[in-house]
Amino acid sequence: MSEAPISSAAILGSGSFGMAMAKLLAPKLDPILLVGRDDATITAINDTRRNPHYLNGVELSANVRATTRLEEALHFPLLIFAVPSSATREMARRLADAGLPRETILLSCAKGIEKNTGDRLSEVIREVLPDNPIAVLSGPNHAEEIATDMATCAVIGSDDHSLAVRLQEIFTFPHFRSYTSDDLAGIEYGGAVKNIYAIAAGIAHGLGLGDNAVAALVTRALAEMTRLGVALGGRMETFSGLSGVGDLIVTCFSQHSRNHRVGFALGKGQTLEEAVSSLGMVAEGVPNTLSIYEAARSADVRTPIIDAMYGILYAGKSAPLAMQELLTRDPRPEHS
Ligand SMILES: NC(=O)C1=CN([C@@H]2O[C@H](COP(=O)(O)OP(=O)(O)OC[C@H]3O[C@@H](n4cnc5c(N)ncnc54)[C@H](O)[C@@H]3O)[C@@H](O)[C@H]2O)C=CC1
Ligand SMILES: O=C(CO)COP(=O)(O)O
Repeated sequence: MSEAPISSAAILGSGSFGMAMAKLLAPKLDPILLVGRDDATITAINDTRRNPHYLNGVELSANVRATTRLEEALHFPLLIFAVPSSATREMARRLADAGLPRETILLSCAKGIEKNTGDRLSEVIREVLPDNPIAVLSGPNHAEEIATDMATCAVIGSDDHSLAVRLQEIFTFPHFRSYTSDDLAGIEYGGAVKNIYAIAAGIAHGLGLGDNAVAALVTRALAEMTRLGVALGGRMETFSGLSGVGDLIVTCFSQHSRNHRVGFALGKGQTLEEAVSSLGMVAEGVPNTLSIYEAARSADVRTPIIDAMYGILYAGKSAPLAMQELLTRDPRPEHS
């Protein structure tokens, strides 16, 4: 792999996280290309430096240019995937068809696993673009806070340590600290599974269950996430890191979490369709509940919280009943 300095980047996806990445990286990378799919939005970003639909209060600097033409991204050394998980394979295929150079670095930031295959997103990208260097970025990273220069940390995972270190150098700012890891499975499963627990916490808040109940739920969610994630190939310590408990905490308690907002609306009695359509943004926990429920069954792992969420989202179970059933399961030791 070429060790040339990474001085510019293209960001695929001009929604909340794409905007946040453009804002974060603009002081260090020049130029930055923001690739979206809606002509009117792209024109508005170039004319006003703002996205009328996502993080509208955030002004991008002059070195960020937006386009709908994915081919323009082929000339950049680093491509940052900031589209929903459901769009990752399509995006990788379009890049492959367009002749993406094999040395282009691909950084996956979406949090989910692929719906029909159960594959992690770095695996999806690797399958379509087998020769490109690949890394993932995850952690407690709400776009709204990153885009307004509020402090946080992230973990950058890659099988190639030198690539992780090169990306760490880029993702280092006074308000943004990054760590490296080689546990892609742990990072990606943590990022996907926490979305489901954020919906669960939102439901608990919406039902008015109280702070004790939500803390208990999130604690048991961490145990479940670790048990499942290890069975699927992640390392235990990763789930107590930024992409595990770090992201779990922020999405279960932050006002910014879209998954939490969907759960809160469900707890208040809205249907899933109402909750998702009033959100108007991606809530990965909705498709993730289906795909991770299936992955847990294939791996034969006990996942009572994910099962409860599957019941609410996909099997017509009422939220109060599912929460009651969680509490009244057979007694067991805390650690087993
Ligand atoms: N918003 C956040 O705070 C964070 C989001 N993420 C992850 O980043 C990913 C993207 O999330 P957001 O930007 O927040 O979502 P969003 O709903 O704000 O924006 C999604 C963007 O992707 C575009 N898009 C959707 N389907 C597409 C397709 N098939 N092809 C091309 N573009 C498509 C949409 O037009 C929109 O611009 C998700 O996996 C999310 O979990 C990760 C960290 C934080
Ligand atoms: O992953 C996130 C923050 O780290 C974003 O979570 P939501 O998709 O629930 O908003």
